[in-house]
Amino acid sequence: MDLFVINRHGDSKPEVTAEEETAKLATVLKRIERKKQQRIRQREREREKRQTPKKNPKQKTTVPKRPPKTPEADEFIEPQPKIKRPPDLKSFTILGASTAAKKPKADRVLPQWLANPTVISSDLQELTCKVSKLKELDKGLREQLKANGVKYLFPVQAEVIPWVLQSRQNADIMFPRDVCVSAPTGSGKTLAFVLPVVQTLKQFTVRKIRALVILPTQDLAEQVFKSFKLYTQGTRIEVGLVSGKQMFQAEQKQLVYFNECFGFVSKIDILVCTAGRLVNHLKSTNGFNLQALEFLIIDEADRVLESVQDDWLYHLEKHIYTIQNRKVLNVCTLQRQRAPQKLLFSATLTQDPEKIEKLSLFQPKLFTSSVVENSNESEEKPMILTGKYTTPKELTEKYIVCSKDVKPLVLYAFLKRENLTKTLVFTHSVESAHRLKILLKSLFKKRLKIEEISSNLKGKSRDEFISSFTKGEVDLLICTDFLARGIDLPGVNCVISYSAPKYLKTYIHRAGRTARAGESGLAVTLLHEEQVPAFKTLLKKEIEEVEVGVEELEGLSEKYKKALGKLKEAVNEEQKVGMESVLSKKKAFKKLKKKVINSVK
Ligand SMILES: Nc1ncnc2c1ncn2[C@@H]1O[C@H](COP(=O)(O)OP(=O)(O)OP(=O)(O)O)[C@@H](O)[C@H]1O
Repeated sequence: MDLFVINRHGDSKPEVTAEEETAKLATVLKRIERKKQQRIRQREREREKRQTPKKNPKQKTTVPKRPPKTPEADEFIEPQPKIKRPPDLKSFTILGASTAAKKPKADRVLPQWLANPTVISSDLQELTCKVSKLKELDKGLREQLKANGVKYLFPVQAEVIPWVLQSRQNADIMFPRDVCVSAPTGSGKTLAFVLPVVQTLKQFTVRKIRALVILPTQDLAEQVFKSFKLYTQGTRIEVGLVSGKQMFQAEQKQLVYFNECFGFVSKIDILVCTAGRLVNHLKSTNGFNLQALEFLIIDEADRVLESVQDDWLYHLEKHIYTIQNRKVLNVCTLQRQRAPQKLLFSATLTQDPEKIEKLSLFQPKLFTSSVVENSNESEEKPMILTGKYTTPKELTEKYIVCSKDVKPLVLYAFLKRENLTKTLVFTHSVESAHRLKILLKSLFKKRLKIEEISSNLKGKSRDEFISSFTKGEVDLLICTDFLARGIDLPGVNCVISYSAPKYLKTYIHRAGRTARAGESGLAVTLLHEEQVPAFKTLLKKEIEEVEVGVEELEGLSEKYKKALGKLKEAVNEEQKVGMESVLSKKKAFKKLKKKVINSVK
């Protein structure tokens, strides 16, 4: 019976006396007062800081040392009145008593599949897997690869393609395991899923959507769609794209048609889409059916999983697992219940089991190139731990420290000195990209062709700018982070982060637009003095600092002043034009309203 006794505070002796209660209350009040004083002092310090004039950045500043702890500072830390426990109750939790004892820190235990990955080499210089020797791939695909100039497979392809194909061999009896792949930017992840999917779907004769590929943006969806198109040439496999670039009705026509005999029939086998557009079709396209899905591929998986766009995962799951025929033990019913094999890809794949849990992966298999070896010498075999993300080996990383007011000038001086072309410059906002373009254009005059590209730009002009940048007709493309992920622009020489990246993932993806497919590339980040420590902590490694000296900037001050003047004029002009167009639209609307009212009368 003792086991079921709840020991309540107060049940057995030590009763809290009125004095103890008041003492406790006094401590709490003192603590609140102390916090208040701390906040006031902090605010005063910040105000003082703001009021003191800025020092020359070159001048060394001495950081004031923290004053040693005075008894005054400690005066509020009073010992709490402890409730005495009778010796026989020590092992019991007394409700209401202070639980001051610290809990021991729990070790992070990864699930088996995360702790035992297959390690992929990130070396793209010494390739060993010849396409002609990869017997798991069928002849048609091997020939297609050769025709596209691919002689050797990259490490991620050499590991993942045979594994996925093998996992499909007994797919009718055993569910194939799901796959997660984390490999650096530009290491060839796209072909690692395109080839096994195409080869597997070749065996099916009835047309149904059997592979669904989800991507975070329109441009990426189009890129992957083109890859599938290339490798399905000469087969009966049809690929579709729904990303919002086309009108909704046009997309619907591309997906299904109605047949008197069979009802709704799918027109495609593989569907490449963005999450938002997928949900629209799940809700509104008659006959859109994903119940024969064999593959669910999520590229840039961490980004797609972060996106809560229309709650895509909920709608997709609901659609896949809805059983129209409710007769249990019917073969059709059982078959419909089968989950598709999920393939997740990213250069920054989340290793947070909680996030991945959302996808209910089935016995997942992890392929990763970001590993750290446990250098504990006492252990016989070094343990391999999945580490943070890796950058391509061919990438050179540097940073420049400059003050805010001369940042565009420093960028100009650096670009001029290094004679850089085919360079991407990342800014944090559309306005910032626009202003930087105007400034650089008036600084460089006609020596460099500079364009800006942002999500504000509509599809066609965006494609045009991207294509002329790829051809080398545009030297400098100023952009926002919408271009940071996944886009494959061949031959980018340099990536400049004009605005410092806030997150490591942002940095990795921006920098990953260069040094792709084994080519070399340079990533430069412009930082203000106070951003340097945080940036170094973010990268967790030392990178080289490049100097742009004062003497380089001095001769440019007049030019810079003129460029700033031109920028002001241009911005004012744009604002005027914008206002005028808003006013004229308002006028037109008023006129229309009057007309409608009159016609009703
Ligand atoms: N085996 C190969 N041999 C030569 N080039 C290849 C090979 N595989 C892929 N490539 C090329 O490498 C480039 C990068 O490939 P891909 O876009 O698949 O990289 P990724 O790993 O998906 O990059 P990101 O993480 O940035 O999306 C592409 O231009 C592609 O054509």
